[in-house]
Amino acid sequence: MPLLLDFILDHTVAISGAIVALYFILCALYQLCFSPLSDIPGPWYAAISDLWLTTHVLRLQQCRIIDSLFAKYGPVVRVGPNKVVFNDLPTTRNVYSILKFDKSTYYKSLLTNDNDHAMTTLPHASHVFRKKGYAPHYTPTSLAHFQPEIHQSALELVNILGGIVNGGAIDCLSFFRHFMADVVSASSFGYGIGALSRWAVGIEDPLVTAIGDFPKRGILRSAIPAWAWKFVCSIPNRRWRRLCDSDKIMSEFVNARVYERRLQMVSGAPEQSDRVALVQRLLRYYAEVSSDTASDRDIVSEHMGHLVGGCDTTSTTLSYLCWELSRRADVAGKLQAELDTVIHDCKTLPDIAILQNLPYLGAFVKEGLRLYSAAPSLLERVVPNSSAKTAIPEAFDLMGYALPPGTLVATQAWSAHRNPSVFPSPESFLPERWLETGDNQGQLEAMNRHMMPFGTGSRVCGGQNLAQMALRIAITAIARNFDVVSPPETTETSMEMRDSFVIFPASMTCHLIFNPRKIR
Ligand code: HEM
Repeated sequence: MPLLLDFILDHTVAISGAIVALYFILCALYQLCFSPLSDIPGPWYAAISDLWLTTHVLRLQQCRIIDSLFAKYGPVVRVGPNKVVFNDLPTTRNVYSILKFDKSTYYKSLLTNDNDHAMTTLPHASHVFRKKGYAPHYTPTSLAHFQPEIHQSALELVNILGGIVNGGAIDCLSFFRHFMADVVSASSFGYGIGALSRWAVGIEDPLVTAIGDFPKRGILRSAIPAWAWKFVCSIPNRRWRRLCDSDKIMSEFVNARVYERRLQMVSGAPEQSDRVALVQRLLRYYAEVSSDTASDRDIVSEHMGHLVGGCDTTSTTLSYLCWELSRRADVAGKLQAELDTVIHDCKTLPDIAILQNLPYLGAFVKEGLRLYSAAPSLLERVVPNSSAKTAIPEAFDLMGYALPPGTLVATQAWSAHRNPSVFPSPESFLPERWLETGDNQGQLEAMNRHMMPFGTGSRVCGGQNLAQMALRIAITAIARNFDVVSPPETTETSMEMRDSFVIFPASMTCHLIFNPRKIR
């Protein structure tokens, strides 16, 4: 006995190491051979640990790697000990639209003001309450009242681009983010914030910087332990502090707008009955359902969610669309020819009803949303516990595999939009694929069924009508008035997509030159 004790004491490190190694081997064996998910195809190293997928998340290449797994293993792949991804239309409908699984905790990295908003509310039931508050604002009829402000901002784009001397290149990502900050703020608070005008004279807009910084802050925040966050934020570097404070900068801005509108309401200032800004709608909604002023916090977070969800997504899409105009003279020519038939003077933009009926403009924007979906990543959901109410059995049958409650399941637009049997030459930008030819009805229906740039089902993008409107109006204003050219620094390599829930170019910039067209 003393001998055994001596041996243990002499080899403590080695024995501890062996125990830890044995533990990991047993865990790996369990995941590979005995877990309820062990029959699902996929790389063995993904099945035993989340580490492998995390490395691809960090390399900002998750969408591509998941897509390559579908090509290798088929439409259902196990990508983690507890995570299964699928690429199948009926299953997508089942999970997101029919059974409406709750979101996973991944979304908590997008909390604003340390509080939930519609996008981060995980359970389906509480989400319904939030959605009821904001959804009426984004109907086409309600948004039509904000068209004058969107036109004004689009014409400002034209003015600013027209005033750039010597054909200098601008960074479209930043330029369009400022445009979208004006658009979203007009619809949210009733007026634009002059972000584009400030951009034009080189003044940094702290709100727009904060909107751009917020997703990066979210990633950092989820990677750094809560106790260390305060310390990390106190690093004395101005730019760094701005990034850490992006949540605070946005919340102070929105708080002031909410306070301002509340004052107007209590002072009895007359309200317009048809042109209702989102802030007014939310104040009314929360006042009806709760007398608690704590609901102001929910209103502020909701607005912040829309600024974050709406600005970068739409500006990235606009940037990629302009890049396509710069390298595809054939596409630019067709679009300009169509726009020239409805725009006769560079200072007036047609009503959205006219733009919605232009086939080539529609095809161009749709192809952009397909190939350059701004949020094409896995939309994670959780298999719920069985319940008589949701009629979900003990295990969820995913294409023949029984998944226990708690399993994470997800699909991604990246793959749905690149299915070669639905979208021939999926990596090519071909607006023509969306044009009606008289005998392609079946093909168009199949393509439409596979499109999910705005997500799908009960958690589909709340602002998709606003995004569609802003995209059409901005592209019309630009393509009608400018020929877009790429400077040498903007290349296939610099524009290669990277993803971290949303996409962005590898160089994090999109420099383009806008040369005025020789028409009035
Ligand atoms: C091209 C532009 C846009 C794209 C590609 C896009 C994409 C998406 C996607 C994929 C989702 C679903 C996320 C999920 O299921 O987990 C989503 C949700 C959402 N988006 Fe967008 N979005 C865009 C523009 C906008 C705009 C302009 C706004 C508002 C100003 C907005 C507000 C929202 C909101 C509030 C949600 C959460 C919906 C809910 O759960 O109720 N988005 N978006």
